[in-house]
Amino acid sequence: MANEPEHIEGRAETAPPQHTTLTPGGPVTAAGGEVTGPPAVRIQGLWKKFGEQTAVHGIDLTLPAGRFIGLVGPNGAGKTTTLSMVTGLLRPDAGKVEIGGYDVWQDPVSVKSRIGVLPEGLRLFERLSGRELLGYIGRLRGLPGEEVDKRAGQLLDVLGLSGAQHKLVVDYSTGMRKKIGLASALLHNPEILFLDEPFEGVDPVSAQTIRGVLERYTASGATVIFSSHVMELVESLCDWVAVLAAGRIRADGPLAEVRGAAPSLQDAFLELVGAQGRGAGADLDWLGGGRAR
Ligand SMILES: Nc1ncnc2c1ncn2[C@@H]1O[C@H](COP(=O)(O)OP(=O)(O)OP(=O)(O)O)[C@@H](O)[C@H]1O
Repeated sequence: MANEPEHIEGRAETAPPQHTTLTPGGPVTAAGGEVTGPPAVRIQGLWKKFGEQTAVHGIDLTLPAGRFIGLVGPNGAGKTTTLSMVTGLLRPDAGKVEIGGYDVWQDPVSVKSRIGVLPEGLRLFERLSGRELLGYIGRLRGLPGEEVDKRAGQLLDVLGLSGAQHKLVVDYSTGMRKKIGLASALLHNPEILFLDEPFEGVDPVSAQTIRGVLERYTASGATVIFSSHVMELVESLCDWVAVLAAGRIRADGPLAEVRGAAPSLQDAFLELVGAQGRGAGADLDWLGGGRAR
């Protein structure tokens, strides 16, 4: 078990990190294409309790820059709680998170200008149209109006939302909300994109579109960190994986390393979270609507 949490100190004066080599628009890429500089995310001793329940148990985790990273775990594993703390949406009980070398709680402006976030339960400005939402968010991010309009138009087009751009967000479907949320998170061209279950409620055609956008984004050296339960998806998209169960990291590293000798990530995952051999429904001897009652 990890050590007991030490309490977070009060917010210190903003100080530039000592070792950052990230540049606006993405991490530094060396001649060989290798991404240099600080990791995308460094988490040390992260804890979160809700009442008596510990949701996140002293996590230590380093996620490299320039990768497509999957954070996987069963329901209630602590993925959303972890992502919320990492992106500055939820204050941890203890621990430290750095993004690109900047402390999330001591230097939130530097961090937030470098990241894009698609949070769980996406709260959007419902009474704006999709187009207005992007216009508003782009200007909040400090982009010039013309640039915002150009990028908004392109994102709406690529994500298949052009036809619904003047519709109020409150009238968007679940999948359309994910897509407009993704467009909002990408608009300022962040270095690191955090996505909580980006493919949940998204149809296969839209999922393919989102994949294409994310693959293009990471090809430039940017980092995607997303949570998912869908192992096939993680296996086909990610080159780095972290497995979380009961608030603890069970494995992390390059996909091939985490998968090990298992035939698939799904098998490796079931073994890591201790779910193998659990008889699905073995105790439900009453269940079987097709049989005589
Ligand atoms: N605001 C809250 N108040 C109380 N308990 C919470 C709160 N948020 C999360 N929890 C608890 O913390 C644990 C981790 O939840 P979390 O939402 O982080 O898991 P998750 O891995 O994202 O799950 P899922 O895959 O089902 O979305 C769960 O047991 C959950 O009930």
